[in-house]
Amino acid sequence: MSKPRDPVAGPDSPEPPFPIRLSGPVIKGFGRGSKDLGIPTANIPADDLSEKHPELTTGVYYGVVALDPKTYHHETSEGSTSTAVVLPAVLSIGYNPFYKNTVRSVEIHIMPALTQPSPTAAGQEGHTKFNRLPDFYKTRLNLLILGYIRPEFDYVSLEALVEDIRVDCEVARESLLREAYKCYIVDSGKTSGKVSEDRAWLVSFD
Ligand SMILES: Cc1cc2nc3c(=O)[nH]c(=O)nc-3n(C[C@H](O)[C@H](O)[C@H](O)COP(=O)(O)O)c2cc1C
Ligand SMILES: Nc1ncnc2c1ncn2[C@@H]1O[C@H](COP(=O)(O)OP(=O)(O)O)[C@@H](O)[C@H]1O
Ligand SMILES: [Mg+2]
Repeated sequence: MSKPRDPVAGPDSPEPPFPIRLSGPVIKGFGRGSKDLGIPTANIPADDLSEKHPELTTGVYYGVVALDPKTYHHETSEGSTSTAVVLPAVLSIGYNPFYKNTVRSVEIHIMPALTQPSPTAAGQEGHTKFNRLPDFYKTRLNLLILGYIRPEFDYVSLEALVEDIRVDCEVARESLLREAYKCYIVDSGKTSGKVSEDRAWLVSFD
């Protein structure tokens, strides 16, 4: 039995090099996320990252995303909105050692709003149902990476990989619920200059 993982990752507020801004159109991956794992991941090109942050190690990270509302219509109780909605995310940057990819990919799993119950919480009945939205291929996605969780691993089984990603979702959620991270999702009106700037960038799609 492996030892339990820490419930949160990273310091109490983002420290350099975070937040890291990444942006790109959602592209096709290998089609394994949903089909093999039951975990959809929006893939975006990795070129931008290699250019601007060559030092960033491969691994699993958490952050916040926004989708271009011109092509992605987010339904709320008030109907669809024209402003981008900011949602929590967990992502993997690397070569997916379990699948032995030869090219580096950036794959983002978008989680439900922090105000909603977590579908990946421990002790749920049956097997975990990860968050699923209507497809949004080709939509522009803006991402702020806020913290690092762990390196990428190879696994003895698909089930072991899925279970670790489930825990990643919970670690990301708990980490983002901290005040200095939550302010990137929920605009409390009290946010400082740099946070407001990053948040404004996140929801801007020209
Ligand atoms: C939070 C998260 C953590 C991941 N960790 C690993 C990992 O440790 N090892 C690995 O081989 N793949 C990891 N993956 C990648 C999955 O294997 C990948 O999402 C899957 O291969 C789907 O790829 P596709 O988008 O090309 O279909 C992770 C994915 C996510 C979203
Ligand atoms: N919660 C979600 N997070 C990320 N992508 C999602 C989510 N729900 C649905 N999707 C859609 O599923 C696609 C990813 O599915 P996936 O099986 O990983 O395919 P691919 O290998 O083409 O990336 C995304 O591009 C997006 O359109
Ligand atoms: Mg994917």
